[in-house]
Amino acid sequence: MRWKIHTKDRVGMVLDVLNIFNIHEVNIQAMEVLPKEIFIKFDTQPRQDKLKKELEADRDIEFIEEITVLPIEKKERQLSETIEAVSEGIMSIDQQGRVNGLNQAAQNILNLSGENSLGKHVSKVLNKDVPMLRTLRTGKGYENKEMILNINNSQVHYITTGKPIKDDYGNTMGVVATMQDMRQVRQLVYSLTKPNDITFDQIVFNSEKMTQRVELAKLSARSEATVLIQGESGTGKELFARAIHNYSERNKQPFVPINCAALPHALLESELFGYQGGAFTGARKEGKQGLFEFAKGGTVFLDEIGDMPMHIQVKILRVLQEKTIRRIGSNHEIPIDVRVITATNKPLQELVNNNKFREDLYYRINVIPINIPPLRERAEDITILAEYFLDKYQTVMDKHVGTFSEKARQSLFSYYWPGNVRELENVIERAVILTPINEDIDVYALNLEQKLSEETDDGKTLKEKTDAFEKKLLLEAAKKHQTTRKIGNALGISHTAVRKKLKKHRVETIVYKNGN
Ligand SMILES: Nc1ncnc2c1ncn2[C@@H]1O[C@H](COP(=O)(O)OP(=O)(O)OP(=O)(O)O)[C@@H](O)[C@H]1O
Repeated sequence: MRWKIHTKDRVGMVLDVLNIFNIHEVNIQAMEVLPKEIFIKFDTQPRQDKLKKELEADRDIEFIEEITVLPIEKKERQLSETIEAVSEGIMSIDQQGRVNGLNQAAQNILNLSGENSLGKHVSKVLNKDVPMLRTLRTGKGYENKEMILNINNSQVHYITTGKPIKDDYGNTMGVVATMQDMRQVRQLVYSLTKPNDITFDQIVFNSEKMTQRVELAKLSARSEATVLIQGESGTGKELFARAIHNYSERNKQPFVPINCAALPHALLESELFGYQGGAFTGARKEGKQGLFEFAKGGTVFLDEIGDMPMHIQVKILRVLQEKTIRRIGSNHEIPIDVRVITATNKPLQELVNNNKFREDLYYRINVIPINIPPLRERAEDITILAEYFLDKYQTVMDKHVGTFSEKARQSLFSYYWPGNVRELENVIERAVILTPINEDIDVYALNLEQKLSEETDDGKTLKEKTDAFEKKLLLEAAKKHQTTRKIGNALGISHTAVRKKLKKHRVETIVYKNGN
């Protein structure tokens, strides 16, 4: 039973009310006092009317009202509902280290039930090394600590921040900690840093060669087989890998790319497989989850796999064969559920022949090979890609330019494109910047002839370099001379040889447009 007693505001009022309750031997459960209002929660009485009458007989008591909750109870309920509504886990302990609060999110993150935890010492519920206990001793809070604990036979991984609860004298009366599941944190970081909505619609092409590759990639997305995407730098390997992931049944789970060439070997290993606490000097005490574990249910994209050191190749083979990993420094096998897509711009078969890449791994990753041809071998894609990027950068820059001038189009065709689609994209982006509003893109804005003479692509074979040089000479001669015969004379070859070479480099239009 709860009453709100409206009184006059005088000294000793509360004592008088308590005396009357005392005379009637009523057990008071809770009491709150505000100016002119006393709120009392007490055990229900058989002779309540008598008690009420006696209180009302006091001339300083104005009237008594029955209520359903005390103001403090209302606040408490609002607070606990708020605590239950937030997505972060919240746990609190009292001065003795006993758990006195644990919301549903914390129970989920920690794999615990409130019933089995409340009232117990936190060292028994979690671990004796939890930072909450340090805060209880020192009165100092902590921020964003990564924790990996074994609770009820399963591993929990979360980030936690804790603060001491202090009384008016600065004594620590307890600690409250918030926690976030590590997987959610990573997914958040991941979704913020990399949009993962690449679909096959964003792969632009016109050529038969690319049509075949895209069809094969779509088929591969429907299976779980390992895909090996090979192609020169900038041909769109990562684009393909992302599109395959998004077309597959794993598309609601993470796509985790890792560039095997960009990380130092020691770091690559721990990034991929994680490590057990104390595995090496500098390792975090709690250990660390690797990307294979993090990608659970999703796809790991091993880019530049040709640069992967041999000792890690062995471990990747195990992942593919046994679908388990071992963290560095641990003997414990952790089952993993990921699909692996790999890519390289190195000739893997050659690396195998030279004992630089494991043969068994090569066959294991090469279940579905997708070879993306360089842009110069699919000239039919140049126009559609150039127009696609032209649209893209006009939108990005909010600037309207016209179309490509005829000469600009020709130079797009005749260029060698050592940097493939990435280079084409950069060239068009720069051209949109350089071209005045509403004017057509001219050959000067593309600046490709200049690029051709500056090109020092050392990764190219002799044949590729010779071809590029031949094409350059051919184009220079074609600019000066209008007929295949005159070009032939200038270059010291027959006019039929000129025709063949123009065809080979797909630049016939330059000469034939002039009426030859
Ligand atoms: N067919 C295509 N359609 C649209 N954009 C493309 C296409 N191919 C490549 N691109 C774009 O070109 C750029 C390079 O592509 P991507 O990074 O996928 O190439 P890569 O082969 O993985 O390169 P690297 O080997 O250097 O990592 C990206 O901006 C990508 O969006």
